[in-house]
Amino acid sequence: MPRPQRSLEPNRYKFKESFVSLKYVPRFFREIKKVNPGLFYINVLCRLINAILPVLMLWVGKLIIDEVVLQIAADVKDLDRLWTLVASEFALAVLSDLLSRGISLSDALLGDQYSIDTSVKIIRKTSEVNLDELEDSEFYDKLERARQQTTGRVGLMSNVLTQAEDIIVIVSLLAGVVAFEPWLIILLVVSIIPTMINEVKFSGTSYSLARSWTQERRELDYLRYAGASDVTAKEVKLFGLSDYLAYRFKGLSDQYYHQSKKLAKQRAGWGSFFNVIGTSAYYGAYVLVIFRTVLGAFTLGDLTFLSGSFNRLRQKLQGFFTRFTMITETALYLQDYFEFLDLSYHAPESEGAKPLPKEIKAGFEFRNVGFKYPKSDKWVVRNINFKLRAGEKLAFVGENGAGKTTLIKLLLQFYEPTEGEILLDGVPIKQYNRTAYQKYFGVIFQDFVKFELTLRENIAMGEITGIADQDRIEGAAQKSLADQVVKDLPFGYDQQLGKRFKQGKDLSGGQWQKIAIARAYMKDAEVLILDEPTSALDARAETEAFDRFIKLTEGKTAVIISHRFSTVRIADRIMVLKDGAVLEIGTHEELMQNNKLYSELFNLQAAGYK
Ligand SMILES: Nc1ncnc2c1ncn2[C@@H]1O[C@H](COP(=O)(O)OP(=O)(O)OP(=O)(O)O)[C@@H](O)[C@H]1O
Repeated sequence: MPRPQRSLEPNRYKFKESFVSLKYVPRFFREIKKVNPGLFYINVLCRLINAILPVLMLWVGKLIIDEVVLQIAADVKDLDRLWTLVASEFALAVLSDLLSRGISLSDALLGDQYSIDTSVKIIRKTSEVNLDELEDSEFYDKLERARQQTTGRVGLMSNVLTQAEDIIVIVSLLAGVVAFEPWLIILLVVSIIPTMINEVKFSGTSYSLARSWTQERRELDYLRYAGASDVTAKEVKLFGLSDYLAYRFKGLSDQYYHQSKKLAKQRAGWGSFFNVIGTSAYYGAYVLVIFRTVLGAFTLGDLTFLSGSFNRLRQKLQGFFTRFTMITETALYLQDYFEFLDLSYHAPESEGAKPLPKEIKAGFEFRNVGFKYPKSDKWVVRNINFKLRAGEKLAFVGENGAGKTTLIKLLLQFYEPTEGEILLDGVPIKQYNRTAYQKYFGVIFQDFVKFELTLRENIAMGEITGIADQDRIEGAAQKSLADQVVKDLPFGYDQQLGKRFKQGKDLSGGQWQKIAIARAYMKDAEVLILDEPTSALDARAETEAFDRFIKLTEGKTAVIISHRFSTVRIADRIMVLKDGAVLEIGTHEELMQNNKLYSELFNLQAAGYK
């Protein structure tokens, strides 16, 4: 199938829109100040002092030259004043150097602290997001835009502060120039207008290009990961996929490169042209000042002061406009970041949210539940009616895609049913506070996360508040048989897992599963859900794990999903799903007598084991 064509021209962000994004700058500074107020004020103070140094240094330079000329002409040389002036210029130069270093240092430190702060905020915000939004590609684009440009945002701080500093420099230099020769201002304006036009012309284009490519950049990241990561390495090597993935990556990157190149060439071309105009204006001013000096209107010192000031002014003004474009462009990313933080994802908690029952009395009931995933027209499950009684162990079986995991997601309120309702002790579950409700459950998903952290952390993830409680962690490990894994590891519970980090140790699929099951035991949950938790265990370990599970969770409500019928049969009741509907429900014996899908599949598997 041909891949969809991408639009070649990004939407242009207009200069005016760039201005609008500046409204986030004050909030940005409030956040930076909050991160480290002392350092922030030191930075601002250093910049203020640094801003008046250029004009002072130029002025002292002028006085030195005038003094030298005076002393050349004098019969009796008195060099005291000259040395004082040279010493002052030296002191100013040292001060300027020290201040610049102080500014760079505090910029870097503040930047580091601020990027830690933003990363933490992004992680926290992501955790608030509902599962359906997490599975939405638009959400990922927003997240991507918020996450990227962290360094850009830090650069923004330095740029804005430098901008403020430069305004002071410009005003002070302007005052000096106007005092001598007001006409020079006209030439200055002429020299600076071309730069301004250039910046306005290209403002926002790089951002619009980057923005319109957010999704493709995610694709590029993914291709880079798929082509070069330990997780995919086995299959990439075995199937010889590396060339294909590199080809996909290169094809997409080349398109981006061509668009950026076009933009960069236009920018450079126009930039050079406008610069020539600006340089001509500067030399016009220079000629004017030389002319007036030769005629005796200005001293030699005035000449150096004026040409130095004029040159500095031009550089500073050019820098001002270029930086302004940079600021507005980065501020657009800032807008993405703040918009992401301001997203309100939590569905409003229902008013007067009912308190959860201390213990489950009747149990859960699915009443005529039907569900379609967001942005999909397909009914994944429909007309689902069943009860999960308090203290009961209920097993779900059914072919791949029958809807077993989806029912669990609905039970956990990750999604709301499209039709029908789910009740707990007769009350619709959406009337309970969702966060409190979800705390009721201990769940191990079939695609549970293998955190590349220590073994202790991996178990404690089931109830992270218990991370310091060694007895509890060991108890959970014993129950899930993970203690057998621990005893073979050199660092025991402190063993780093996974291959990514130093001294990390990767585990087999079954060993990881034992650790994941320990997570469920960490939490003294009212309801336990095991979604194919033993698929990687060997037959003996699986039987043992399930026998233990049934014994250790006596009186607790549990749902078990498994494709192994030897496991399923120990449940109190079994529900068979087919094509999103309940085909049969009952005890093992009842279903065997029923002579439908369950007995057929059970006999099929049993025959395989004979
Ligand atoms: N996030 C999703 N968005 C859209 N469709 C989904 C999503 N997750 C699952 N589906 C679809 O819902 C159907 C049921 O999936 P579900 O994961 O509930 O099946 P299952 O019975 O648990 O399968 P398995 O035994 O393979 O784990 C499948 O057709 C699947 O493609």
